Amino acid sequence: GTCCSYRLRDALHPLWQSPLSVPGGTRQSPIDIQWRDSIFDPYLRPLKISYDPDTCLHIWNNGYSFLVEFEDSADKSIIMGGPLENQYRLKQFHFHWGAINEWGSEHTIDSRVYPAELHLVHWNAVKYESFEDAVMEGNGLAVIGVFLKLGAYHDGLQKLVDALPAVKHKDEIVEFDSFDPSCLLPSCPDYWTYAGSLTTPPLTESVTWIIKKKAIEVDEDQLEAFRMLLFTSPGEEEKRMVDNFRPLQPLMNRTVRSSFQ
Ligand SMILES: CC[C@H](C)CCC(=O)Nc1ccc(S(N)(=O)=O)cc1
Ligand SMILES: [Zn+2]
Repeated sequence: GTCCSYRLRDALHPLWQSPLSVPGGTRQSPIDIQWRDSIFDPYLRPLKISYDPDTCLHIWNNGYSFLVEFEDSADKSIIMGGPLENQYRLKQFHFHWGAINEWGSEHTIDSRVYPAELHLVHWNAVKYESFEDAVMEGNGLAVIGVFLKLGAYHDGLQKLVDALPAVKHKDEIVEFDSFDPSCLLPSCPDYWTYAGSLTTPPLTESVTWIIKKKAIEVDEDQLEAFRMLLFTSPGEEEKRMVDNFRPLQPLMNRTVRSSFQ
C-alpha cells in the first residue's frame, strides 16, 4: 500500500539511524515554502519579542548541534503575538548547517537552500508546566527560524563563534552569560507561519513554525567556525559536525500563511 511504501521511502538517515518521519505523521518539518502558495493573513499580528540577556545560561554541544540554553522558570525571555494565542518562553537556540555554503538550512524558500538556519525554541508556559510536557502538545512549542546567508561579518554572532572551541566535542558545555539573541534577528518583521514538528527525534508534531522572510548575513570565517565542531566525544574518531539538517518533508494538508502581502 502507499503508506508502507511512503515509510519505506524514508530511508534511514545516517545522522539519526531512525525513520525520518514519524509513521502516520501529517505535519512534519522542515518543508519547502512556496512563496506564491502562501496565503496573506491580515489577522496575523506583529510578533512581540522580549529577551532578557541575564537569562542566558550556557552553551553546549549535544551531539546534533550546539545549543545556547536559557533560564525558563519565569516569564523573562518571551515571545507573543504573531500566530500565537499564548506567551511562549525561550528555552534554547541552535543552528543547522552544511559542509559547504551550497546547502545547510532545513526549510527552503521556493527550493532555495541557505548555508545555515537558526532556530529559537520557545514553549507555551501558559498552558503547560514544563518544556518536556509542552513538547508533546500540538500548541506546545513555537520555533522562530532565521536563515543565514554568506555576506558581511555579523558582530552579534561573533561572541557565539568565539565560544565554539570550548564545546568542540559532544557533551562539552561552557558557561555563557549575558547574550541577547534578538541581535540575531533581521529587522524586517515579515514571516511565514505553519503547523509542523521538531526536525530531530522525537519529531513530535508540537511546533508552530515562524520563518523569517529576511536572512541575516554572516561571513565565511563565521560559518567555518560552525564546521569545526564535532559530532564525536573526546577520544573517539573525529567526525565533523556538518550537514545536521533533516530532509524536506511533504506539505500534506497544510497551508503556509504570510504576515505580509
Ligand atoms: C523529550 C523530548 C526532549 C525534551 C526534546 C529536546 C528538544 O528540545 N528537542 C528539539 C528541540 C528543537 C528542535 S528543532 N530543530 O528546532 O525542530 C528539535 C528537537
Ligand atoms: Zn533546529
